[in-house]
Amino acid sequence: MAHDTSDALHRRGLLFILSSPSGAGKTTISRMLLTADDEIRLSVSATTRPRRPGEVEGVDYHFVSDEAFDAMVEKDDFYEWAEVFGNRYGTPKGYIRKRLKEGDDFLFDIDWQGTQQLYQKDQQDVVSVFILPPTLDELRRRLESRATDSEDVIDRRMDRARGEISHWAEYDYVVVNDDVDECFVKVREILHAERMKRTRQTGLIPFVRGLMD
Ligand SMILES: Nc1nc2c(ncn2[C@@H]2O[C@H](COP(=O)(O)OP(=O)(O)O)[C@@H](O)[C@H]2O)c(=O)[nH]1
Ligand SMILES: Nc1ncnc2c1ncn2[C@@H]1O[C@H](COP(=O)(O)OP(=O)(O)O)[C@@H](O)[C@H]1O
Repeated sequence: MAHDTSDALHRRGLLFILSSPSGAGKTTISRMLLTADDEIRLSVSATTRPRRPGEVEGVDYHFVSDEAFDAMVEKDDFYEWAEVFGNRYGTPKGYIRKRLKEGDDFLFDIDWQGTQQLYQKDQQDVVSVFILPPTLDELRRRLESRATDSEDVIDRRMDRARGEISHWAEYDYVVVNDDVDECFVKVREILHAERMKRTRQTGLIPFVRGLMD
């Protein structure tokens, strides 16, 4: 892990949230970030939504039945959960808390409801980024080009887009995803800068003490 290398000080891990209206590109940006940066790992959510072609169990989501989701809620297995488009999505507690202390960062592809819940639980470690589409016409075009949803579902996602966009001001950062490579660079810069925040660098006090001795 890079935070163990000699030139990096120990730091707290981040809960790095990417949200956007459906189709604006958060899955694309998430995958680019996970490929480019080996200090961050995806928090894999559980969902009752059916698997899309190309999605892999345990990698993109844990695909579970309604009954299994109910059981997880009952056992208090979720950090947070929410209903989106008639399906339920939740962040399993799993090993996240422990790994954060050790300095691992987690990427969350969750909606505004989940973001609010994570802020309530762990304000100092959360960094949130909202991704906007350049226009609503382009948003529809992207949903259609993804070719994973019926026209009906796309209409419903477009109906919800305005509601989701209305939460933009609850986020720390807002990035417009016009050119995907430019958007990715901006998101990566946010992550890099947030890692350097003084309060997150728990190794600073012994380091500075050592400098002064
Ligand atoms: N609160 C919450 N939202 C989630 C979670 N996992 C996914 N979501 C959100 O659920 C919404 C629908 O996700 P999905 O069905 O994969 O469609 P997408 O919008 O095309 O990514 C998106 O806004 C996701 O960010 C989770 O664990 N908790
Ligand atoms: N900047 C962009 N320009 C053009 N197409 C894009 C851009 N970003 C993402 N896409 C495409 O738009 C579609 C929706 O993106 P996706 O990442 O699945 O969105 P989300 O996860 O927000 O629902 C995908 O087919 C993706 O390849």
